[in-house]
Amino acid sequence: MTTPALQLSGLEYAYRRNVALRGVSLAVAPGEVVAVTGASGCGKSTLLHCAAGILRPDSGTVQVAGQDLSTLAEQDRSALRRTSIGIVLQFGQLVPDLSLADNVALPLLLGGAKRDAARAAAVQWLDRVGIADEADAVPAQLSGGQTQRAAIARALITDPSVVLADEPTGSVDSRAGQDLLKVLLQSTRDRGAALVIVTHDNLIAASADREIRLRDGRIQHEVTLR
Ligand SMILES: Nc1ncnc2c1ncn2[C@@H]1O[C@H](COP(=O)(O)OP(=O)(O)OP(=O)(O)O)[C@@H](O)[C@H]1O
Repeated sequence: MTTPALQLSGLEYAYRRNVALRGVSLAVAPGEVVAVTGASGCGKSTLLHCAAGILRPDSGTVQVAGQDLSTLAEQDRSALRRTSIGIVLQFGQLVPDLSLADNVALPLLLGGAKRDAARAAAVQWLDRVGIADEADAVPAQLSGGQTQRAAIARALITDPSVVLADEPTGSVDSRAGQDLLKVLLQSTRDRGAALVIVTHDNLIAASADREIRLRDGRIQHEVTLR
């Protein structure tokens, strides 16, 4: 079997006494799309944040391309997160004072790329997600759908092997949501990246290869869709 792009093993996490994850294991293959669903509060975002290395699990491990995040030194962990994991959150979380091109270029600049090269790559990505004309606009001048397209471009610009999306279409109407989903699926599938999408939306879940349903911090069931 090929090494999973992302492997979560026995993840447990509690916010003080509020237990959010009670032993979740999941392996996602390169190129696979997994939807994580379940009722509000079941632990979906916590799972995603542990996978992204934003939260450190109380126990269990997160492996990205075979590397265990917890055993890496801080600097190596940051580098692995920056280069191998792309994150898209519900409201894009763009930097308000920066243009779209600068927002999208940011992961490359943080990795030490030259400004001109990073900006050129950012403009290419903005074109790929259909908003090249907005390269010099700041986020407040854009619609929710455009902001999310930029967030997708920013997540993918480093060519990550794992893309994690938390309700990426949750802030836009259903038509814009479908368009965004297409952009996200296409840009991850094209590159063979693994995609994990947290969603409440059945249509989005139905576009995945597999659906993992959480309940009370555990996997309640799992359905292979294609
Ligand atoms: N920062 C926090 N402090 C304390 N408890 C938290 C915090 N974040 C989440 N929780 C709790 O952890 C549990 C899991 O929350 P989580 O946000 O992971 O669920 P979710 O399935 O993503 O919910 P939603 O669909 O509403 O976003 C819930 O009981 C929630 O109240």
